[in-house]
Amino acid sequence: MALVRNNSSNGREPVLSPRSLTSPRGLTSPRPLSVQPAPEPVRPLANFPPSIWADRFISFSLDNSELEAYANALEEPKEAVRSLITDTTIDANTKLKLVYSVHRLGLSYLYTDEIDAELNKLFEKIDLQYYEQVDLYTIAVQFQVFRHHGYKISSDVFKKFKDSTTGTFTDDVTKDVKGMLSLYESAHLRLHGEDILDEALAFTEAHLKKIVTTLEGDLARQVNLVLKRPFHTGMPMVEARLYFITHEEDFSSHESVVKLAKVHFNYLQLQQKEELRLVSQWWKDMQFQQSVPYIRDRVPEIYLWILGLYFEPYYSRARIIATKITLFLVVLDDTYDAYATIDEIRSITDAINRWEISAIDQLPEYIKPFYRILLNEYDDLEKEYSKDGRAFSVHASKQAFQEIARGYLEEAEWLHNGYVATFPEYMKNGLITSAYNVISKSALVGMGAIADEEALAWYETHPKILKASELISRLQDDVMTFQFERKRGQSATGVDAYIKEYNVSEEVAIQELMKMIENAWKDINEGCLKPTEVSVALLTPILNLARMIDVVYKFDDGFTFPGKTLKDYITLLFVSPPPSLEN
Ligand SMILES: CC(C)=CCC/C(C)=C/CC/C(C)=C/COP(=O)(O)OP(=O)(O)O
Ligand SMILES: [Mg+2]
Ligand SMILES: [Mg+2]
Ligand SMILES: [Mg+2]
Repeated sequence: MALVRNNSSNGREPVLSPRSLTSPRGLTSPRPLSVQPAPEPVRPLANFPPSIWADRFISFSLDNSELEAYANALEEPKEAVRSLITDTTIDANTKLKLVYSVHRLGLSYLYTDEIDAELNKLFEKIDLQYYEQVDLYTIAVQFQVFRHHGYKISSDVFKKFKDSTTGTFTDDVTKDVKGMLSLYESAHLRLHGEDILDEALAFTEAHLKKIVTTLEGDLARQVNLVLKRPFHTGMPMVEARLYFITHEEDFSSHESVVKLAKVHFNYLQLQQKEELRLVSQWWKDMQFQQSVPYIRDRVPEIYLWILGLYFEPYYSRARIIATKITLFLVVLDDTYDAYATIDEIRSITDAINRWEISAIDQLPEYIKPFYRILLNEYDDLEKEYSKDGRAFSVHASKQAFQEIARGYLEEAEWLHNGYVATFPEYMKNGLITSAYNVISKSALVGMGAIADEEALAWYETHPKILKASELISRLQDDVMTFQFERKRGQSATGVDAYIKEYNVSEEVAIQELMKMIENAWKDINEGCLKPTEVSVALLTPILNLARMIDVVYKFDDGFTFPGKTLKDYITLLFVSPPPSLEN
């Protein structure tokens, strides 16, 4: 770790240090020899690992006729699947399994109304007696279908699998691997007070772990995958690809579903590779690598993050906008945490609050290009969206960006003063620095008509589901990044604030924060139940933001060190060929 710091304080004091160690490359302007260069301050450098992708995605070249051919090829199977979903001759169980597979394959957005109409009918007719007669797998799949689509089916459907004398799940359950697997998936949809699902989660997880090495074939693959990450906390695009590969038996009898899924994957991959090319080219053209070489260079990773929010083809523009703004956040966060001095941080925050190009003069040289690009991008967005009366969404994103800069400054001031915040104080600021308010508002900009002023007003009420997603982001990040950050002298993390507030060990603090995360997931699950406060299209990105935190931070700091999960996901989605249409 190249932490260059002053013993007497927290590394923000301007003291002399060798220029070669600390100055941003290529940014010193030539000076006359007679003038002494200003002493270079101590900087809390992090030596982040470089990008693992370099320019790899820039060379992609989209063949529009190929994209069009896939779009045309989608039509026939799409209509065939619609007919299946609405077919009145299909029995309820088969229908629900079909809807389950369609959802897991990432196709339900094509049939929102039809699926809702079908589920409405089936949910009205739900007969708890029926669940007394059927097996665990069938019940768990039906439970998931209803909950995935916001129907509050009771978790009592699982009661019969518990032994009334011991109060635990029966031995029979442990013999039914498929049933256990589905119960494990179901348990992640739990709400507050659903003790049976809390128990089911612990029980199935322990048993699945015990037997996984004894399994073979698809079942072994399914259990291995679910133990790593259940569908509900995964990235929808990736989960769809994995489901297609490992759960063929669920949907292979419906030829149209297989065909639709294949064409859909091919179509989406082309579109997404083009989007990734576009943002990669933009990043290169803006020369961030030259002006701010100390930051984490993570364009494909951030694009993946945003793709995690929504993958529907019609959100293409929205993804590009949200990716650029999130990349700005990476620049800002790393500048504040791993480069700037406290005086520079104050001046950058002030300039971002002023938001006018004349403020550029007060900034250190290295951040001037960023500031100019930031203002230009937002200006362009404002012009673009003023035309159809949507500039309000650009303004909201900008305000949230200013707010996070102030939040980052607050952390830096704490650090500068050697102050560890109280836990409530930390969390108040931490929900802001979770970045999920800025990202979710920026995600609205390109979403079109559904993200109207009413939707934004709902966001402005800081609804429970958004708070929960922010909390998950803030605390899961803290749990996985605090050690690396501490080594660089940063102490503004939830872990440190919790330890100080409650005088507990690090281990206990982490356990408690993980409990808070678990509870926040229950808030999210409740917020997705009907009647929802806003449309599902507006809620889903918030749910998906929480999911992306699990993807990136479940096992380690997958963003700073993106060589594991994120590399695998990027490879799967943008490098490996999608399923072939031939067989
Ligand atoms: C906080 C969080 C998980 C945000 C997710 C949203 C996001 C992609 C924000 C951009 C900045 C970023 C990658 C922060 C995470 O790193 P970090 O650990 O350096 O963030 P920190 O300085 O806020 O702890
Ligand atoms: Mg940081
Ligand atoms: Mg930070
Ligand atoms: Mg962190």
